[in-house]
Amino acid sequence: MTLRIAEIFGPTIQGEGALIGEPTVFIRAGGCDYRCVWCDSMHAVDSANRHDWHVMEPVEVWKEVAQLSGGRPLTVSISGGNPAIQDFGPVIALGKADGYKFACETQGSIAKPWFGDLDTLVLSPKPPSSEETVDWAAFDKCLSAAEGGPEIVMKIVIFDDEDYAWAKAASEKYPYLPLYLQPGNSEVDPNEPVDLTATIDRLHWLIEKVTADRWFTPRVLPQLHVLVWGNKRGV
Ligand SMILES: C[S@@+](CC[C@H](N)C(=O)[O-])C[C@H]1O[C@@H](n2cnc3c(N)ncnc32)[C@H](O)[C@@H]1O
Ligand SMILES: Nc1nc2[nH]cc(C(=O)O)c2c(=O)[nH]1
Ligand code: SF4
Ligand SMILES: [Mg+2]
Repeated sequence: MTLRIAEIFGPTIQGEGALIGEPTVFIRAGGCDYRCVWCDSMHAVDSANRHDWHVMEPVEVWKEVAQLSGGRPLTVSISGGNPAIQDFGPVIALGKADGYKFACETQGSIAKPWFGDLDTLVLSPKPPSSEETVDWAAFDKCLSAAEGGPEIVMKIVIFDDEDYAWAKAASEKYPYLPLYLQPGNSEVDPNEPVDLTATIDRLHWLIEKVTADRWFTPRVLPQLHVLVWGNKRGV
């Protein structure tokens, strides 16, 4: 079975969430069942870009990862788009045989059996500002598919007060999932420089909210890659 791949890049560092700072090669799948208004990866979402995606066999994907990493095992993060549209089981099997670890970033709208083969599953349900609506039954199916396998964490992007209240409710629904909050980036044009002061201000705002509330459950993190490289692609 071939895979639709928007890009494979790295090694870089994981810029977000539980594995922040970890040396990582990214596999970005093409295609998504969501259209978050603020998506920072539309080149991998909008099917208008599908002519730039690569149709690859799992072995070809694996060859590229192995080449980028010099054959030295590290963590591979499968993101997108929504990688759960496709079957990454064969790629994970090839990589695990070589001693690599796997993480996956998905919104939790589609469950796949290969979630059970991951080391880390990052579920990132979308708050109201995305203009998408979470199907919690589908999200629960993702949790079941991963049961007994990877560490499962939840990462929620926060743009405003409504998102913040929504994240709190989501955390109460899944108190056993480690929670990571990241401020939303409203400047996602890869050709425009990022306003670092504004980026830090949004982080500052979120930290103030959480601490003023005495809400000690989540970890609040910036997008480290945005601080270092702005919205540049392939880092
Ligand atoms: C591009 S998505 C791809 C994986 C999957 N579709 C998902 O949304 O989880 C990877 C991560 O980037 C986050 N993200 C996307 N656009 C963002 C933005 N403008 N600001 C902050 N985080 C963003 C998503 O919420 C998700 O956690
Ligand atoms: N360095 C880096 N870290 C990331 N964490 C999540 C990313 C993504 O777009 O899924 C991402 C990305 O594109 N680059
Ligand atoms: S679910 Fe992820 S990839 Fe899809 S549109 Fe939303 S942020 Fe972008
Ligand atoms: Mg990103």
